[in-house]
Amino acid sequence: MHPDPRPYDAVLLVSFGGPEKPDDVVPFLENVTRGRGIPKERLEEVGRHYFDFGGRSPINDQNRAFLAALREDLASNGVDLPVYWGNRNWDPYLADVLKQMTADGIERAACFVTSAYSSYSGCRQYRENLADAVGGLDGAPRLDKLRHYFNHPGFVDAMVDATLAALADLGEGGRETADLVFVTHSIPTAMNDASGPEGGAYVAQHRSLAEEIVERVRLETGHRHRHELVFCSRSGPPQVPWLEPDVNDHLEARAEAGRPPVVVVPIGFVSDHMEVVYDLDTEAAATAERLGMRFVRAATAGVDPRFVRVVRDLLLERAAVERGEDVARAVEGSLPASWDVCPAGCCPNPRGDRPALAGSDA
Ligand SMILES: CC1=C(CCC(=O)O)c2cc3nc(cc4[nH]c(cc5[nH]c(cc1n2)c(C)c5CCC(=O)O)c(CCC(=O)O)c4C)C(CCC(=O)O)=C3C
Ligand SMILES: [Fe+2]
Repeated sequence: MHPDPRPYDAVLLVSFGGPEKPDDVVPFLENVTRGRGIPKERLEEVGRHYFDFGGRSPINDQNRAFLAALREDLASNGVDLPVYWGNRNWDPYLADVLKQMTADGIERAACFVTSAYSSYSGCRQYRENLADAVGGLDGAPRLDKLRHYFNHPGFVDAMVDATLAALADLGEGGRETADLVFVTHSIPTAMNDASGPEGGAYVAQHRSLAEEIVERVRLETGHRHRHELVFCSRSGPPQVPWLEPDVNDHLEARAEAGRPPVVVVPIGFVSDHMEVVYDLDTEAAATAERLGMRFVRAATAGVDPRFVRVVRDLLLERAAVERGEDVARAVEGSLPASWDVCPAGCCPNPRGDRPALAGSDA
């Protein structure tokens, strides 16, 4: 049977964007931080991370690879829809891709955001960006956002196998005593408290995925590993509380508790973003080395075919919902499948209300 994507006639990959050459770094950082009160010292530090990597973030290349894999997955499975890509902070900008989609006569697109969790930064801010991008465009397509996928089997399975592979890399005598250190992007504690329909969704969703990985690893290996959810990439003024502990502080504490080998699992990042290659592979790896701890970083989902397929599954699931059909929603772990349409007021903008698409308050 041919899968039915109606009423959708396009898919839009929505991402963050990153610089591609040294001259891009400062304007990119200005785009990201406009009006957000990030201290100048923090900006200079983050700018150095990008310059150390030749002024090029890995994120756009990761998205190009994901796009190619997604087009292949859809075409191979009889889903004949164009796939577009637009970013919040760098070329190709969402405003430009929406112009193109409008010119191409697209009427209704399903949006897949490269952030798996609920928070203002990872969800509503993208919905605001979509509203900005269609603003003033005559005949722009209707945009729906596909549900959060932190607990979709395609993402979970990819992260379970990445964790098992990293444990295997430690070999005999490391593997069994290793800690699993789950890492995600820190956000202000107030942003976490306000995330999702009832608050606290950002941390709750990460904990649910971390627990699921720990249990699936136990089923595979017979070991229930010690584990922790920790954070990286804190920014903002020092007096504003952000989620802790920082991954480096956590490693220090574990060194005092006996220096176990660590497998760092970047569940907060769907591919090798700058936070992964700098904050984890460079900085946290150096911390572990200084402390004399073995350190292996698990792979991100990237272009794992099971993760690429999540887009197709969610597209077809949502298409069926929009046609009024009953659907079974694939999900793993302790939390139910997320809502299709964000409830009014969820993940509020800390700087005040702005128009946002794809929610019940749209
Ligand atoms: C939750 C979350 C995600 C995950 C969800 C998602 O993917 O969206 C994410 C992703 C990313 N964040 C990124 C880069 C940056 N984030 C910054 C600043 C901030 N991030 C925040 C949160 C998040 N950020 C917050 C609350 C701030 C404070 C300022 C503000 O309220 O906006 C800054 C400013 C400098 C700094 O202080 O770090 C930069 C450069 C990149 C690109 C990486 C690359 O180039 O590969 C990506 C994928
Ligand atoms: Fe960020």
